[in-house]
Amino acid sequence: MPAIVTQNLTKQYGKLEALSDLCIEVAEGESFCLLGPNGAGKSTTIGVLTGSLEPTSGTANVMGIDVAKDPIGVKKAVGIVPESEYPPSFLTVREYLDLVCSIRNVSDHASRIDHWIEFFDLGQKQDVLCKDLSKGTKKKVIVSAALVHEPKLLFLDEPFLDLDPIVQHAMKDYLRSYVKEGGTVFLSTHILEIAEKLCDRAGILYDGRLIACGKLSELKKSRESLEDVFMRLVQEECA
Ligand SMILES: Nc1ncnc2c1ncn2[C@@H]1O[C@H](COP(=O)(O)OP(=O)(O)OP(=O)(O)O)[C@@H](O)[C@H]1O
Repeated sequence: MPAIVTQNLTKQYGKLEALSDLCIEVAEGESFCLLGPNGAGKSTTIGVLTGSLEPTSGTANVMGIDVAKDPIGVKKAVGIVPESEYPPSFLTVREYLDLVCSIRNVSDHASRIDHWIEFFDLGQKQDVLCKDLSKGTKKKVIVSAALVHEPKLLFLDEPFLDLDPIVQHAMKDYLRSYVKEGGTVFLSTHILEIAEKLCDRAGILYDGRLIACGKLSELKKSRESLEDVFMRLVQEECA
């Protein structure tokens, strides 16, 4: 069973069609990136696939769950890093991660939390209120919260934004081994160099429509980089 299947998935905000008839499949153990210019519909896609936005029409099945019928069930089954979200201002880092562990039925809170605190070098910050963290540290906490219950599928919307190069490097290594061990990644990013290093396949959205989808090796002509592919396909659409 694929990890993600959508059929004619469409999302309108009033009269604006932000996502039109999206049909994609992402296999288990695959690393898929969704690319597109600003406003193309990437966050909307992730919002619909994670049960945060109700589709206007079409269907989306994630880990065997119909997202429109069971939006809460999807959130339990996956890890989500939304594009812009902060941890709660009134909890410390450790309290927040502990709360997430309780909600997600993690059996050994302390060791799971310790693992991510060490991974992101949050030791000095674990008892600090989230409101008093730097932007990048808040992002580390949000990513930790998405990973702490060891989900089999990750939805990552610009997860590298605000992270320093050392942390970005560690995250890339982690995601590579996560996929090697059978995890599935659905990534939206404007950092094409990271997408190129991490992903097997890419979909390119333009104005809510999927204008290309395939293995990176198939999308590239001769010696093109992913950036060249992106520029060529988007410019063809603009013409
Ligand atoms: N809540 C909303 N209400 C109305 N329009 C919205 C809403 N959210 C997004 N949109 C519109 O839907 C379109 C797609 O937005 P979306 O945020 O999905 O794009 P994106 O590809 O993630 O963009 P970016 O790369 O800038 O983050 C845009 O035209 C945006 O203005």
